Amino acid sequence: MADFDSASQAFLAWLQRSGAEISPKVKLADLRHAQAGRGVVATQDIAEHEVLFRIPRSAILSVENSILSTEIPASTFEMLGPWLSLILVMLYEYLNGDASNWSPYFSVLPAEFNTLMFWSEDELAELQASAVVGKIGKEGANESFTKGLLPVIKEFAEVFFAGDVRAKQRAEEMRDERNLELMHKMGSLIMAYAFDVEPATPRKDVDEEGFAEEEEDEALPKGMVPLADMLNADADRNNARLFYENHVLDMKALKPIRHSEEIFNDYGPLPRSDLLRRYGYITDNYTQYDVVEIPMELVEDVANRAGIESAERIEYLDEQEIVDSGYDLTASSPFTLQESLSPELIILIETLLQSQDEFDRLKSKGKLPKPEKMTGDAAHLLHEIVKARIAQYPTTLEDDSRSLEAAPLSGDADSKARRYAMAKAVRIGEKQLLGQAEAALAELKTRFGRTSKRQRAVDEEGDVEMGGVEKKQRA
Ligand SMILES: C[S@@+](CC[C@H](N)C(=O)[O-])C[C@H]1O[C@@H](n2cnc3c(N)ncnc32)[C@H](O)[C@@H]1O
Repeated sequence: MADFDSASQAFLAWLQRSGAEISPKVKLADLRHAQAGRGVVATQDIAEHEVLFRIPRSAILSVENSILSTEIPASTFEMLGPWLSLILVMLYEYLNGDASNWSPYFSVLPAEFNTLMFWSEDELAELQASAVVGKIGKEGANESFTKGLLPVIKEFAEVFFAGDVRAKQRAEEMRDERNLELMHKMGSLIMAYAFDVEPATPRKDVDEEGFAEEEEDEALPKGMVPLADMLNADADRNNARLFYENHVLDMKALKPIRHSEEIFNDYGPLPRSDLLRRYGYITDNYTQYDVVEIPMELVEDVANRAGIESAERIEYLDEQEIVDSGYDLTASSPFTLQESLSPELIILIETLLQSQDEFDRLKSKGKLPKPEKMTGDAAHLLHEIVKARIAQYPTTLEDDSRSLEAAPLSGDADSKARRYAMAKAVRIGEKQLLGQAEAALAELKTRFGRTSKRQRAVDEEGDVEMGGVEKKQRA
């Protein structure tokens, strides 16, 4: 407790020495009792738009601010890209220990993570058939470290380990397991803590008519913004945001905040699976953004088993940019197929089911079936696909609910039991969504049972139409 508090105090003192201004209406709080590490809490009522704290740009841990960027050519950082460049700089500053300007900052950053990158095989197995397991990217990251970072560290060993007679040897040792682990930790810190830092003066491009346009798509440099990254998040409980000014970054209240309320940032509308992957925690408030992926491979398998020849159709759909590695089934409340099914998945299924004549006509015009209405055959095939997806999970929703009830999400923040419970909650969410889709499709099939098979889904009230299916905004 004493270490934790003294690290917080030393960090705040360093930040103030670095020119930060912190409102007396907020404090850095110990939220370990709620498994939330540190967080920022209001100590008085705060009005909308009030500045909670102001961080000078010079205090950001970034490539631009680290002396490493004056010693290593800019072209090297350009070659590495924003992600690996920041990992390199963070490694350099971290390994510099007390000599680094950011040493008190590193003391409040975690050294252990609950993000999926650090889960063991048995813990990951608890996620069962969740598509998130395939998105962790540990091998890819290892490859970028060994092929991207290590050669740079070796080339600039004398800079990276300046003043150390063993510089060359230390650069070689960066290949060791524990140093690769350190690179993963820096990467995980960036994933859960870093901000995309808007430049002081946005780069403007002038178009033909002389109007300046902001380059919105350009990747912004990443930076670790002290204190701003001590804000936790809980979906729509977001009440503060970082504003990028010329010399400072201002964290401002987005709404009135009452005494003792926590100040929350916005990590985006992430499904719990992705929240676990990127941030290593989940809360019930994120259930509204849950997603289950229907893999393309499964669609093809089920279609092939139903005797549908898919190769030519898929080739055409690929040209039309409809083919993806998977399609999201998103949460909706109340659940409707209209809101939850991906329009691209409906287009895919409808195209697979067309007669050769229909398909040839469509292809000659460069068109696609409309996703707003679903045919009975499509409802049937989709139902089979959803049932096959459910079968990919080795336990049922009922099994999982019972076992989560027996060992609920609580207790020690770093325990295996907690990871098991979080994984169970994620797979339960996915199974619930699949169950809702399965029931809705079964119902739709029954309605179609009363009409001819290829008839469009329009009943008297028109309520089987897939009208206005818009893909939900995802992070
Ligand atoms: C940007 S940091 C926030 C500061 C962090 N609590 C700390 O002590 O360093 C993000 C991390 O905070 C934790 N976190 C954020 N929001 C949380 C919440 N609502 N409940 C539990 N943990 C949370 C997660 O570990 C996440 O990876």
